[in-house]
Amino acid sequence: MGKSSLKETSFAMNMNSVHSRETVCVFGTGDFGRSLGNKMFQCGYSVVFGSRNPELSGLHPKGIEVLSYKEAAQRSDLIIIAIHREHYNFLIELAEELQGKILVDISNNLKINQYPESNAEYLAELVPGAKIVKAFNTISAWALQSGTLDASRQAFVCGDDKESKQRVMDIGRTIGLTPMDQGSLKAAKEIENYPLQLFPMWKFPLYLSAALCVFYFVYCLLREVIYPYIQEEKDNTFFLAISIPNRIFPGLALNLLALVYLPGIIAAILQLYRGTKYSRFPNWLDHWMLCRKQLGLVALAFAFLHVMYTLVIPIRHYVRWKWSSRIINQIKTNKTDPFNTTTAWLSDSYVALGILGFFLFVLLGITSLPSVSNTVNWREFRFVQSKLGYLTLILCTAHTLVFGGKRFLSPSILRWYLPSIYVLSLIIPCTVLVLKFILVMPCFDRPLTRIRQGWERNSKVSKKAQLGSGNNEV
Ligand SMILES: Cc1cc2nc3c(=O)[nH]c(=O)nc-3n(C[C@H](O)[C@H](O)[C@H](O)COP(=O)(O)OP(=O)(O)OC[C@H]3O[C@@H](n4cnc5c(N)ncnc54)[C@H](O)[C@@H]3O)c2cc1C
Ligand SMILES: NC(=O)C1=CN([C@@H]2O[C@H](COP(=O)(O)OP(=O)(O)OC[C@H]3O[C@@H](n4cnc5c(N)ncnc54)[C@H](OP(=O)(O)O)[C@@H]3O)[C@@H](O)[C@H]2O)C=CC1
Ligand code: HEM
Ligand SMILES: [Fe+3]
Repeated sequence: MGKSSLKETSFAMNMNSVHSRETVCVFGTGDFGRSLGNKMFQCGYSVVFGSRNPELSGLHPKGIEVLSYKEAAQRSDLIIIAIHREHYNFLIELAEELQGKILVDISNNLKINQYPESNAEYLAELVPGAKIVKAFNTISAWALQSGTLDASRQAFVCGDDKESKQRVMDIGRTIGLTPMDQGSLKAAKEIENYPLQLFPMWKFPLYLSAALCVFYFVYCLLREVIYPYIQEEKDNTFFLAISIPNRIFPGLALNLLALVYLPGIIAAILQLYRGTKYSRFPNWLDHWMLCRKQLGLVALAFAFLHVMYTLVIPIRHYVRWKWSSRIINQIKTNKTDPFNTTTAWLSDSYVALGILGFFLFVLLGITSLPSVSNTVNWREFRFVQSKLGYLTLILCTAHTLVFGGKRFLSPSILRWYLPSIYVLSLIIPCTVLVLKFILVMPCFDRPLTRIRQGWERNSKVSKKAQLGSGNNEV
């Protein structure tokens, strides 16, 4: 056996021997108590269960004892309470045995904010002499048992006593979790609400996309199907299959991409206006900032759909029929359309811009994968996400502008005074790019950079510093 692996085994033996000396007590032989207790046992801890009916509970590996709650409490100074909050009352009678011990509250509730205080704070009231740590409630018993911890490896931990928190985090690490210290016991409420939320950061992006989809669909239906049906007695209902989706998806991709960068602009304008970076953003802006990643990923998904719908354009019956009837027409009228280099240039460049924009878009998506974003430092991440992100927005906006070309301005594209949908798709991206262009001007960029480095227009500190340095710029 090689030298290094010899070292590894002795380290593991060491670790296990350290843990095998440490006894952990688990109250409750239910789903979670058993899965967590067995997992700790496998990782070298000696585990003792407390139960209402020690003699009845089977299903434990050899070497694990099941005692009454009172006896089990005396066997360890760290007790994991794998019991529903509704059944905590009996712990009051054990206050003496639990005095000074670490009690780990792992409970969840059925509803968000079900009780006025968190279960952990409730436990601290019931057993005031114990040190309470909140942990492991975001882990599922099944995942612990089956070892499929991938989704929920993160274990949020909080508590008022540092040392107790550390010991609980060590247990978390040993059983393969990634403990994240969330601070004092005050954080317990948020930690308990966490497993009850459903994709909290995805709500806004998904609701917004759904609303935009409906708007785009109705708008295109009006312009592309109903208008020709009424005005020209044409039946374009087949547009519903590809043409209309290939107006909706690119339009959403472009709009959502622009909405990823708009909050950063609003943040910058707010910081300039307030002359400080230290005042909190309004909640709606904070929440918008925090779900930009999800917005960006939804935008990328729509861009993918657009690219796929675009790839099938040449094989569509309608397109092939259009092309062939145009050729037949030219033969009949004995007139061929002269090759137009400008048109060739325009059509190739808008497609090329789309490809380049899409390439960077995918790059943004790749860098947001945790396994990738963990390998780059903050500056590199910002460079890709912010700098390349803006370049993506510029390319995709240019792609759409060139695609639209001169048709923009001609009144002929209006149908019931409604312009083509791509004109609407350009409003937010162009606004964002114009505002960004203004903000990068030195007259704005310089003060903004100073503000972001901590300078404040009305702070006494910076005034004193200025007076000290004789600089009277206020
Ligand atoms: C496909 C795709 C994937 C994406 N993945 C991610 C991702 O994984 N992670 C991610 O964060 N974004 C992601 N995004 C969103 C976007 O790329 C980043 O948020 C990017 O950093 C935004 O850059 P910005 O210049 O608009 O703003 P930022 O550079 O973020 O902010 C501009 C300025 O605003 C201020 N500011 C920013 N946030 C705050 C705040 N919360 N409180 C106070 N001040 C603040 C700072 O002073 C900052 O300098 C993704 C976008 C796409 C399209
Ligand atoms: N199941 C899971 O995946 C997860 C559960 N949790 C939390 O872990 C805790 C335990 O959950 P779980 O194991 O699923 O629940 P179970 O109902 O399966 O087990 C709870 C255990 O509590 C003990 N208990 C003590 N007093 C009572 C009482 N008066 N009535 C009923 N049971 C009592 C019982 O053990 P005994 O009979 O030995 O006394 C019982 O087996 C809960 O707070 C839950 O929110 C957190 C994350 C995930
Ligand atoms: C491989 C990349 C891409 C290719 C080949 C491509 C190609 C095309 C083509 C051929 C059209 C015209 C479709 C038609 O005639 O109906 C088009 C339109 C459009 N594209 Fe792309 N595109 C790409 C990427 C993107 C991306 C990444 C975005 C935005 C984020 C985008 C946004 C748009 C928009 C808004 C339109 C106008 C749709 C309309 O309203 O008609 N494209 N693209
Ligand atoms: Fe249960």
